[in-house]
Amino acid sequence: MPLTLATQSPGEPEIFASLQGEGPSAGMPVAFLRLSRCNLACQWCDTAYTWHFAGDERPHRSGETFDRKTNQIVMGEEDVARRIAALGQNRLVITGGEPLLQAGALATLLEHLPDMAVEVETNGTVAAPPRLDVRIDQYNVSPKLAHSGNPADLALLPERLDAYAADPRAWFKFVIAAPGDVDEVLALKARYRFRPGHVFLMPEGTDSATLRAREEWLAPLCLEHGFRMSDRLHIHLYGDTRGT
Ligand SMILES: C[S@@+](CC[C@H](N)C(=O)[O-])C[C@H]1O[C@@H](n2cnc3c(N)ncnc32)[C@H](O)[C@@H]1O
Ligand SMILES: Nc1nc2[nH]cc(C(=O)O)c2c(=O)[nH]1
Ligand code: SF4
Ligand SMILES: [Mg+2]
Repeated sequence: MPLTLATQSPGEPEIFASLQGEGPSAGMPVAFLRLSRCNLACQWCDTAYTWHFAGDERPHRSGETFDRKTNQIVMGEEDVARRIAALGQNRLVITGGEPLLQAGALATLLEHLPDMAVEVETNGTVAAPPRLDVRIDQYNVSPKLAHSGNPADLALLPERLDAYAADPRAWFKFVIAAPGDVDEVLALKARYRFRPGHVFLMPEGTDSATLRAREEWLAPLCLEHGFRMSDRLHIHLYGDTRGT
């Protein structure tokens, strides 16, 4: 079963080397693999081109729709593995879209890869089957709050969040756009047994000025409530650009 990937330009799969810009391994040099498709529809999603295709009725704030043909590419697992290996990194971040929607093909891909540490960026609504899960070193789980525009019954699945909270490989990364969003995280913290030190708050934003302005009020809230803060290093370095 092949993989469906996002594209950095027409015909060019989104497989690239960069610094991990977010979360617990921010600053690490890594290989990135970005897959196509998502089961949610965040109105501020910075990679809507992976899932918001023409004819797709799910709402997106930008109103922009992307072409299904030029914005995704189908490749065999061995070809994808060769491209990743050619980047010469010892750590892989698998993201999307929602990468765990292609769990079967991802498990096959990892069988073809050299020994690499593997991180998965996920919205926390999908479980990795055991064949894939055994190969994952780190889950960066980003459950979606009300301001994402997703219905809570689709975005926050108690059984999944309980399982990720219990997993020492999982870190939580909540996107925050306004100070009131932190109240929602506090309610989730009271409901789920997140591990101490495993919860990050990260400002919503796709430009440096927005991130900086939001970090001014986010930093004191992190101090007050004992959350870690994540910046978005890649935005400061490269802007909101595909393949970075
Ligand atoms: C594009 S998502 C892909 C992985 C998965 N679908 C998820 O949401 O975690 C990668 C990360 O970017 C975050 N993200 C997406 N758009 C953002 C934005 N406008 N500002 C800040 N973070 C954003 C997500 O919350 C997630 O942590
Ligand atoms: N440099 C860089 N770091 C990232 N960390 C998580 C990303 C993602 O889109 O999942 C991301 C990304 O797109 N670029
Ligand atoms: S879950 Fe992730 S990829 Fe899907 S719409 Fe939200 S931010 Fe984008
Ligand atoms: Mg990103």
